[in-house]
Amino acid sequence: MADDILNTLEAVIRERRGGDPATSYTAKLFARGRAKIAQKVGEEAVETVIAAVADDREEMVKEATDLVFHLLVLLADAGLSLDDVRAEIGRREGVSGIDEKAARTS
Ligand SMILES: N=c1c2ncn([C@@H]3O[C@H](COP(=O)(O)OP(=O)(O)OP(=O)(O)O)[C@@H](O)[C@H]3O)c2ncn1[C@@H]1O[C@H](COP(=O)(O)O)[C@@H](O)[C@H]1O
Repeated sequence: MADDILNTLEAVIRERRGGDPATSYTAKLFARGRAKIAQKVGEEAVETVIAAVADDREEMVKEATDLVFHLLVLLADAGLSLDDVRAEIGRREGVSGIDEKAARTS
């Protein structure tokens, strides 16, 4: 279910590209460019962290949602998609983060 919602949101975000910034927040973000979108991702990440440290679970959900939305816009701006992230998650499946770090050469 949640995955369906993410797919739908990703499709809406793609549709907004080149849209009217006066009527669409997503179109406005695309119009402002990669650096601004990336800045918003950073801001929403910090707001999520602040909510986590304050142990405000309700606020955490809201900020995490803002973060996911802006991250999807950033991925779309770069021509990337949730499928790219899914593929990377799949590549990492079953590989312990501890083992992966130990196997790094540098
Ligand atoms: N999921 C979201 C979503 N999450 C967060 N936001 C917006 O993200 C913004 C984040 O809040 P901020 O206070 O940081 O934003 P701001 O102050 O306006 O931004 P700046 O001035 O800093 O640039 C708010 O305007 C939220 O409404 C979202 N805007 C849109 N969506 C989805 O995208 C769809 C398309 O939206 P539009 O492109 O606006 O039609 C919507 O139907 C929703 O499904």
